[in-house]
Amino acid sequence: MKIETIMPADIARQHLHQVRFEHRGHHLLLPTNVSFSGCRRTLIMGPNGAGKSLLMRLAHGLLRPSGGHIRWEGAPPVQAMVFQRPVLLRRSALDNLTYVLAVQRVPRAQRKAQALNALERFGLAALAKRPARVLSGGEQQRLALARAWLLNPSVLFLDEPTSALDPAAIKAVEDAVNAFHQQGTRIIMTTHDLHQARRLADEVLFMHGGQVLEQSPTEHFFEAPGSPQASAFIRGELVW
Ligand SMILES: Nc1ncnc2c1ncn2[C@@H]1O[C@H](COP(=O)(O)OP(=O)(O)OP(=O)(O)O)[C@@H](O)[C@H]1O
Repeated sequence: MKIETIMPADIARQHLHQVRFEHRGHHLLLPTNVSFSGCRRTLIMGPNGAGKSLLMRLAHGLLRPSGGHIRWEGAPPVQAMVFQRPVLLRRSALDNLTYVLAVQRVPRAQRKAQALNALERFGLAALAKRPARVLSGGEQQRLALARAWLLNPSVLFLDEPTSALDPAAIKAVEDAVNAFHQQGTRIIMTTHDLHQARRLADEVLFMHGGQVLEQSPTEHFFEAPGSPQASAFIRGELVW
């Protein structure tokens, strides 16, 4: 199996219908209707505590909604998620990847070559033998992306993957996100970085106070934001 040649078929549309999330009487996500379709790059923006991660975890299936339902138009596609702080095994970078391939039942004889290929693609070939947990933040993030790459996901969720990284590492992660996009993966990603959203997003989903206030094409969002909160956020005046 040569991973680079696989293009996901048309990706099932995902609908969140009246999805809400409550915890101990707190309404953390108010009833929300959102759809994700095609292989768009959707960047979820909004101030701290707006509910961005919650929405993404609900969409990915890591959290169960308190109400409403999530529906796929067609078979649910393969999904992967990359977190702000990747959880890596206490093994070498290479072994973190061969492990994923073993779980996927890739024949043993093919695992090393595929893992090395992914390390190479994400600029980590020289670090193959290094313990994953001593890699720098940016290297760990790229390893998490390489691991996701091996799953060949149709939908990739990323929760603030660049928030703790320097500019060069941010660029490396953004290049990786674009590599996924170019192979036809739907991207759903949270960020606080307005410049990053301008660079990466096809559309922006803006949240505030547990509500989705807007889901617009990127240019539209920045030129004519649909709410006073979004305008204030773009001006850097909306703190929470
Ligand atoms: N699993 C959970 N159980 C209970 N409360 C939660 C859970 N996840 C998030 N929350 C709460 O929900 C609110 C929204 O959290 P969320 O992490 O979605 O915000 P966010 O928009 O991603 O913020 P930030 O930009 O600071 O990461 C917060 O008040 C948080 O404490």
